[in-house]
Amino acid sequence: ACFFYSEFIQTLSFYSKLVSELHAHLNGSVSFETMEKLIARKPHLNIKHSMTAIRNGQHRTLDECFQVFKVIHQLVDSEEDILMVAKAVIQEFAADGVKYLELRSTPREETKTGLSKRRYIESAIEAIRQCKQEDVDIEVRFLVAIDRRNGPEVAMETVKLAEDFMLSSDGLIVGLDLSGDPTVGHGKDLLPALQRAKNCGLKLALHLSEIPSQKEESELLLDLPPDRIGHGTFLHPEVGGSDSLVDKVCKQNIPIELCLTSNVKGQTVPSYDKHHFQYWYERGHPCVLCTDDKGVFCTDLSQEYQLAASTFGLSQEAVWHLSQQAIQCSFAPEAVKQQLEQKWAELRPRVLN
Ligand SMILES: CC(C)=CCNc1ncnc2c1ncn2[C@@H]1O[C@H](COP(=O)(O)O)[C@@H](O)[C@H]1O
Ligand SMILES: [Zn+2]
Repeated sequence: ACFFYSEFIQTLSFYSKLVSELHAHLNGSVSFETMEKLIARKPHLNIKHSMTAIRNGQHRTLDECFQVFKVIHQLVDSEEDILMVAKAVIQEFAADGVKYLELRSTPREETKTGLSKRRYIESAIEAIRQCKQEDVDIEVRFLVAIDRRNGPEVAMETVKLAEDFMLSSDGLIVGLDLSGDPTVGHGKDLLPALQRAKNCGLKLALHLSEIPSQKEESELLLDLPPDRIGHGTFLHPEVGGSDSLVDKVCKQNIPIELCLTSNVKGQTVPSYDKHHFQYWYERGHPCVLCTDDKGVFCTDLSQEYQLAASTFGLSQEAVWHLSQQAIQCSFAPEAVKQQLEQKWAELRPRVLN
C-alpha cells in the first residue's frame, strides 16, 4: 500500500497511543506544569525552570544532567510532594496513551527529606492506588531504585525494604532498579544485595554500560543475570564493548530499555541515527522504547516511538510489533500481560490495514 507521509505520521501517532513504559524515573518525569507548581510552593529556593529541564536542541554532559536531579530533589522532598508528583506523572503517561507503566524511584535518606524510606515508598504506592480509584486508564507497577552512589549497605537496606513491600503491596512492587551516576561506585560491591533481591523474587532492571569502560562491571552484572538492561549503550564491540558482553545479552535474551532522547541530550550517543537501537533491533533482540526522564528531557513516549520510526524508517507493522513486544518484557504478572495482549489484539484491526 502507498500512503502519504502525513497520513503515516497520523496513523503512527494513533497506534503509538497504545504503549507500555518500562523505564521512567519518577523525579525525572515531572512535567513542566507540575514543576511550575512545585517552584511556586518553594519560592525561597529560587529555582528556575531552566534548571530542571533540557530543552530541544540543548545538550548537557552527564555530570550536568545529574546536577539537574539534585535541583529537582530539593523541590520534591515531602510526602505531599511525592504524592502530588507521582499522581501527575501517572495521569500524564495515561494521557499520552500508556496503558502499562513501571515507575521507578529512589527512596532518599531520611535526613534529606524528613521522610523515612518506608514512607517514601508508601507515598508512591498511595498515588498508584488513588489513580486506580479515580479510574485512570493505566496499569501501574513500581520498582524500588538503588542509587549506586550510596554503596553496598544502603543497597542492602533498600533490597530488604523492597522485599517487605513486595509481600505487602498487593503486587504493586515488582522489582528493583539500579541507577545513579554511572561514574560513581562499582557494581561488584552491590552484587550481594542484587543477588538477594533476585533470590526473593524481585525482578532486576539494571542500568548497564551507560558509559564506556564499564566492561568488567557489566560482565559481573550480566552473570546475575538481570531481567532487563537499562541503556546498554556501550555493550557492543563497535563502541568499545565486547563480543562476550553481546553474547551474554543474546544468549540470556535480556530485553534492553532504549531511551533515544535521553541518550542524545545526555551526549552518550552522538546523534539519533547513531543510536544503538539500530544495532540491537537489527539482530532481532527484544528492544523496548522508553522515556527515562520525560520531564528532564522534554519528551513523552509517543514522541519516542515517532522518533524511532522516522530515524530508522520503521513501518507501521514494525512500530506495532515494538509496542506489542514490550508487554512480554514487562514485570507484570501473566494475567496482566494477557489482558494487555488482548487490548492490543482488539485495537490492531482498527490501526493496521
Ligand atoms: C544524566 C542522564 C543522561 C540521565 C539519564 N540516565 C540516568 N542514568 C542513571 N540514573 C538515572 C538516570 N536518570 C535518572 N536516574 C536516577 O533517577 C534519579 C531521579 O529519579 P528518582 O529520584 O529516583 O525518582 C536520579 O537521581 C538518578 O539516580
Ligand atoms: Zn534511567
